[in-house]
Amino acid sequence: MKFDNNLDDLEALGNEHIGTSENTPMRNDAFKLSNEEKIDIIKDDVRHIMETLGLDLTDDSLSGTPNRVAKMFVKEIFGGLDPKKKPSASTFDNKYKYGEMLVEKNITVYSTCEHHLLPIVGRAHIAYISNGTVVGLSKMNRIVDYFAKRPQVQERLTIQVVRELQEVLDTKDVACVIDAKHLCVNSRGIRDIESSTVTSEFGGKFKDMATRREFLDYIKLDTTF
Ligand SMILES: Nc1nc2c(ncn2[C@@H]2O[C@H](COP(=O)(O)OP(=O)(O)OP(=O)(O)O)[C@@H](O)[C@H]2O)c(=O)[nH]1
Ligand SMILES: [Zn+2]
Repeated sequence: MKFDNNLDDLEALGNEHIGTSENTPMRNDAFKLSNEEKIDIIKDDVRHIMETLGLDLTDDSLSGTPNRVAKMFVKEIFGGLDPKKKPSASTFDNKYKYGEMLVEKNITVYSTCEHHLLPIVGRAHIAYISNGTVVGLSKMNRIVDYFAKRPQVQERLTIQVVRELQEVLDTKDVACVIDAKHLCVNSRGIRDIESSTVTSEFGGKFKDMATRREFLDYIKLDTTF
């Protein structure tokens, strides 16, 4: 795909459409406004978009949409931008000395493509090898959900999940594979309903082919979602 080599394009997307950092690009003043203030402003923006499209917002089916969308953006689908929502991951000592790989597979992913603000729907699979600490199983699903609830590219989502678990578990031996459909590819644009995107991040021992193979054998990528 060709890009005009123009600064605006590069800043907006990063080279090759991949975010330029593993951190979500945030403004310095991102948390100056309260959630309620953000909802109030976004509500007017959504109303403006709808009116510009020619919709009559006095219709009782449409009149609540600006507020509904604003609440959904701030509290639900982009709620993971707020670091206060980061799940606290309960960890335990690995008293039972379980030394093999633990895999949490088929974690449902609902995210939003940051280029089109359309849904990304799929599955994440996570594995780690304990270094003396274990994490509550549900916390892995919660960590995926927290980072998914942001405007995302799938590559960054995959990396953010691995980095967070590496920190929580105090080990590099963490891996994540995500297989997801992007509605911006499936329902518009090229409109390829069948294609999905697989991304992976393999840390520490998962860089070893045998360890990686064991993980991939456990998850046997299931493409039915
Ligand atoms: N690398 C990456 N690209 C993504 C992701 N989600 C969406 N995209 C792509 O971002 C690109 C945006 O490209 P543009 O050419 O600026 O947008 P567009 O004109 O709407 O492109 P088309 O989708 O091809 O119609 C598209 O190729 C999307 O498929 C993602 O998670 N990772
Ligand atoms: Zn998109």
